[in-house]
Amino acid sequence: MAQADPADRDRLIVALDVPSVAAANAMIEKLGDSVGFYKIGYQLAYAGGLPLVEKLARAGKKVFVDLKLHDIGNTVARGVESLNSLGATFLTVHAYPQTMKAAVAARGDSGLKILAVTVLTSYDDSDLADAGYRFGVRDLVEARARQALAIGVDGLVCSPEEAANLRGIVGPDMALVTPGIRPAGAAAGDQKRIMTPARAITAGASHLVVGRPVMEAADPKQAAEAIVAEIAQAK
Ligand SMILES: O=C(O)c1cc(=O)[nH]c(=O)n1[C@@H]1O[C@H](COP(=O)(O)O)[C@@H](O)[C@H]1O
Repeated sequence: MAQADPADRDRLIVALDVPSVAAANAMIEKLGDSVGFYKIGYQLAYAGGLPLVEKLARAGKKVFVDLKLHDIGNTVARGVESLNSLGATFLTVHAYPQTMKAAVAARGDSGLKILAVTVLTSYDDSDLADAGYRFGVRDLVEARARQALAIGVDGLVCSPEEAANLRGIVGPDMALVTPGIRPAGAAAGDQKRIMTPARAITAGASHLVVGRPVMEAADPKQAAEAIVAEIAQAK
C-alpha cells in the first residue's frame, strides 16, 4: 500500500489494550509505520505500561494516556501534575465540572491536552436511566460539551453519533475524539453507539480510537492501513 499522509495516519489512535508491556511492544513492532498515535488505557497502564509513554514519545509517536480521572479536585490536579512531564499528547478525565476545572488548571502549559469523556460509547439512554440520570445520551453529551468548552478543556471524547452536533457547538478547532469505531462488518462487542471510520470522519471527528478491530485482526497492520485509507478518502 502507498505511504499514508502522516496527517491522515495520525487521526487514527490505536488502543494498546493488551495485558503486558511485552505484548504492547510486540504489537508496536508489528504495526510499524502504519500507526503514529497510540492509546494506553487501564489494562496496559495497570500492567506497568506507563513508562511506555515516554518511550513511544521518544520514538516520535504520539500517545493518549486514557486514565479517565475522576476524584476530588485536589487529587485530580496532583494526578495530572504527575503525568505532565511524560510527553503524552492527550489525557482523559470524566466530564464533571470540578474534575475538568482541576485538570485544566493542573496541566498548565505542559503541552498535555485534557480530553473530557462525555458519555461512554457503551451507554445508551436506558443505561443512563439505570445510572440515575434524567437526561438521554444526546442531551447529556451536549450539556457536558458546553461545560467543557466554558472550562477550557482541550477536547471531547464522544461517540461518532454525536460528532456532527458537537462540531456545530464547539467550532472547527476543538479535538473530537471518537471511540465506537467499527469498520463495515466488524463486531460491535460492548459498544452501543458506533459508526464506520468514514462516517465518523464525515461527521466531524478529529481522531478515531480503535481497539479490537485492529488488535484482534488477523493482520493488524493491514487493518490499521485500511482504516487510514478510509480516513484519507472521507476527509
Ligand atoms: O476514552 C476512551 O478512549 C473511550 C471512551 C468511550 O466512551 N468509549 C471507549 O470505547 N473508549 C476506549 O476506546 C477503546 C475502544 O476499543 P474497541 O471497542 O476495542 O475499539 C477502548 O480502549 C475504550 O477504553
